[in-house]
Amino acid sequence: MSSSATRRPSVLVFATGGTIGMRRTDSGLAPDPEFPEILEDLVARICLPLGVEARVNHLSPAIDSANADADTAPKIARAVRARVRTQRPRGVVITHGTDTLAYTAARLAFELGDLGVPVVVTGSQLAHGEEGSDAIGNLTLAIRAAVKAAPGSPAAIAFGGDLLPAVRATKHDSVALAAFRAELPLAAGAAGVPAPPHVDAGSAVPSAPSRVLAFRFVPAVTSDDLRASVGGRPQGLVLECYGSGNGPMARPGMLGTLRELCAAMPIVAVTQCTTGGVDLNRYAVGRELAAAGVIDGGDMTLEAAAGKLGFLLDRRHSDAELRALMLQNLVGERTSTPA
Ligand SMILES: NC(=O)C[C@H](N)C(=O)O
Repeated sequence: MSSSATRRPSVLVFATGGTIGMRRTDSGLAPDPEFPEILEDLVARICLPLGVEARVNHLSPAIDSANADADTAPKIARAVRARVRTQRPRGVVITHGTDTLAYTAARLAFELGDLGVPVVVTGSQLAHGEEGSDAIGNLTLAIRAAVKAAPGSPAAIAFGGDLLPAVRATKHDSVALAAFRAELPLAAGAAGVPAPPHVDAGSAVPSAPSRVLAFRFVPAVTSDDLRASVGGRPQGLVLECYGSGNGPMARPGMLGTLRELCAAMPIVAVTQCTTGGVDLNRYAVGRELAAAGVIDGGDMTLEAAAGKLGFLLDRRHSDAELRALMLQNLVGERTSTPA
């Protein structure tokens, strides 16, 4: 019998930082240098009654997730994929700070959508050593979910007693232990993550990951503000629109600025509302946005739209492919819009 047939199932826990691994210092909460041993011990105790083995790996250095950048989620995805290839775990748990957890989890849902191993992201509101900490409860929920989920299950967030679809979740409470919420369930009929496009071996490989920014319409906004928001030359923009996809299109220069920006980068509209979504066909101002080239983000969260756009940009899909894929439901992140 091969050794893999006799080996006990295992879970890979990949720690990236966040409050879960911090402790109080004179300068505030900061990464606890003893956390690697503490986590090893915690994970072993959670895994023992489940009959699974554990492997704990760490992102170096551990970060406060407020310091996550455009490469944080892709880097986690690369590290997890490499370890899954060699360790062949039954499930993967990623511990992460809560500040940008929903962004990373949404991006990972696309990056690791074809992994074939369940991925569950967790963290905590209180540090592991604090009284009443949610660290052990969240970690336990995440490990159980990762080893019990079916192999092709969509990426999830385990937090505050709930398991949430990663592409639908947002952090909605900065204090409560139930910090995350998913307003909508996974959209049915997900097509799956498409194969990466063929890219000519000779063509230049971008040296840095794509940066996707967000711009939120508020009543005082001018077209100059919108233009200034892309002054740092991001590769994509998510436009946080009013209601069902409206913006101040009567503002001097707004239509022209949007046209110009849409010619330079993909711009995706999402709603500022907590739930519902964008329908650029509904209002005249929405149609003007669409005519300028803005892509209808449907009912995607900001986090899912940004993660999906960054993922597709980094894979270097053509403009037309990217637009079509943004309108499609790949991993349950949106209700599809006919192109
Ligand atoms: N609760 C937390 O994890 C917040 C922390 N600032 C982080 O995101 O890393």
